Amino acid sequence: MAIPFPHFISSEKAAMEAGLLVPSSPSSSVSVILTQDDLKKIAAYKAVEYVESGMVLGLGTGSTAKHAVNRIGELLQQGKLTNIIGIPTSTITHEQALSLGIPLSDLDTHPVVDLAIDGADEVDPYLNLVKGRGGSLLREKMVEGACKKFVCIVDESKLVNYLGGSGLAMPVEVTRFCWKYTARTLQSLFDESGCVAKLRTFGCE
Ligand SMILES: O=C[C@H](O)[C@H](O)[C@H](O)COP(=O)(O)O
Repeated sequence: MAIPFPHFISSEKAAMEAGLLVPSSPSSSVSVILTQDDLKKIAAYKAVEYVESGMVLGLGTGSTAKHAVNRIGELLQQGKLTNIIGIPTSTITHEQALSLGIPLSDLDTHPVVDLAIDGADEVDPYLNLVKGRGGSLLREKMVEGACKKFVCIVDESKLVNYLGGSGLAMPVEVTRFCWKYTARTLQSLFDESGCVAKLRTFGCE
């Protein structure tokens, strides 16, 4: 089940927690322009508040999840979190987590994931998601499908009236075996709407 988080982006407190704003004296007025990446960072830091010591964590992939993984690493280094085990959803997140000293495992060893944190590409009004446009769809589905709780971090640019509403590519992960056949088959399902199946040749795995 997904629950939308209350809108907190205008909160000065959240910006301070993410290190984007320094406390000012009560008499001075605060004026700060936050970039989209700053907003992602604030949202990611908020998501990490759900993390508790001893948890097995699904570590997401993408420009938003990256901030959450950094924050988890930071809290571990500060000793504010202990005994965390991360299960990365891509090789790039694996590398990032390793560099931060986050102990890692996999679903074979830890089949139950307490909490997963990740971003999304689209969110409809019913909180259905498109994920995987960054190229790590299969691992995300496996890790996030195994979690007890999933915190999905999105900014307003991801909100759509219906899935596909962004008009951007709909990610479908296929096996290498006869991928051209699969591409043709997929495209034939949506020929009338003019969809074209294209092989993605870059991104996370
Ligand atoms: O495969 C990539 C993942 O599904 C990402 O979580 C998704 O693409 C969102 O990425 P970003 O936070 O960079 O917008």
